[in-house]
Amino acid sequence: MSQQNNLTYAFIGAGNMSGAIIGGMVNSGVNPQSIIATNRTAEKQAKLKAKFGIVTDLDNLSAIAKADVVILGVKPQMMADVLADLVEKGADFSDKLVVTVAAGLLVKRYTDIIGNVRFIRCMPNTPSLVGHGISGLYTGTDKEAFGPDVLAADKVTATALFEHVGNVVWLEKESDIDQLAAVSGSGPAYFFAFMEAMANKAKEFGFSEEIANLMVQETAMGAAKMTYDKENSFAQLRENVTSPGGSTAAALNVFNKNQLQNTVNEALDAAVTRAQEMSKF
Ligand SMILES: NC(=O)C1=CN([C@@H]2O[C@H](COP(=O)(O)OP(=O)(O)OC[C@H]3O[C@@H](n4cnc5c(N)ncnc54)[C@H](OP(=O)(O)O)[C@@H]3O)[C@@H](O)[C@H]2O)C=CC1
Ligand SMILES: O=C(O)[C@@H]1CCC=N1
Repeated sequence: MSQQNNLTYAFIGAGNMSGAIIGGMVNSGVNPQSIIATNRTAEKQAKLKAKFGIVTDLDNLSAIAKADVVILGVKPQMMADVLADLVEKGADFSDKLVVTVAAGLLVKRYTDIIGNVRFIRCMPNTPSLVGHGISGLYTGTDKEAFGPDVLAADKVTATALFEHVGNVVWLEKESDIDQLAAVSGSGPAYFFAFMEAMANKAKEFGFSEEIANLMVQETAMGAAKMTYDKENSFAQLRENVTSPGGSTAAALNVFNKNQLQNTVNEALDAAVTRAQEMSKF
């Protein structure tokens, strides 16, 4: 049994993102008894306990005390208060690896409050729940203070943790996290918005909600699966559907006329800008 299998994980804040990671971990075989989740209110925790058989605790301090890896999953604007409260109550992070999944906040923001601890910033996404997560990881551990061996061991731990729920991308610069967040962190929401819009139009055509949703779901799933065939680029796959002068071309012309690429560029730039603003919370 590898050392990773003996670790205890404490999730502070059991909302959408922590829930997706926890679900993905349990689905991929991590022992649910090694996962502790805390939350401000009891209901979400109770649901996670019922669904995945994990351990729950309403007290952040006692959950942290039991953990080897602490995952901070509260909203960025709440983070400083939550951490300050923990420090005031005597939380000891000195023998823990601390991982945050919050958008925006820089490593220094955390270490100014909890001290110079072993620290990793992660930008996950909710497809972690179904094993298709992308997690961007950046080590914020002070290399001078902790040394290369500790750093390397923590990288192994974090890689193993997030590979339970999908793919891991290690990032060189802290600012890369904001860009990865704009693509894969927020990305599921873009696809859901597009699916919502397609389903709405299908219903307007007169299809029942059930059929409209099914058409959109299967089309999205099938198209996504086809992209794994390395022989065809995204562009080639698009062209394979698009007969010259046909109906798909007519639809794509509308997207192009409305500047799809520019719209995507602007949207992702806006996400990066917002993450940079959030670093000040
Ligand atoms: N959602 C996503 O797709 C992604 C989110 N993230 C990051 O994940 C973090 C969480 O986001 P998300 O899961 O969407 O937000 P949620 O609001 O769903 O989850 C945050 C949770 O933290 C709980 N909480 C608040 N204060 C405390 C406290 N003092 N102690 C314990 N728990 C507390 C909240 O409880 P209650 O509801 O009872 O107040 C809530 O359940 C954010 O920092 C975000 O930037 C990163 C990538 C993707
Ligand atoms: O919207 C947010 O701020 C977070 C970051 C990526 C996804 N959700």
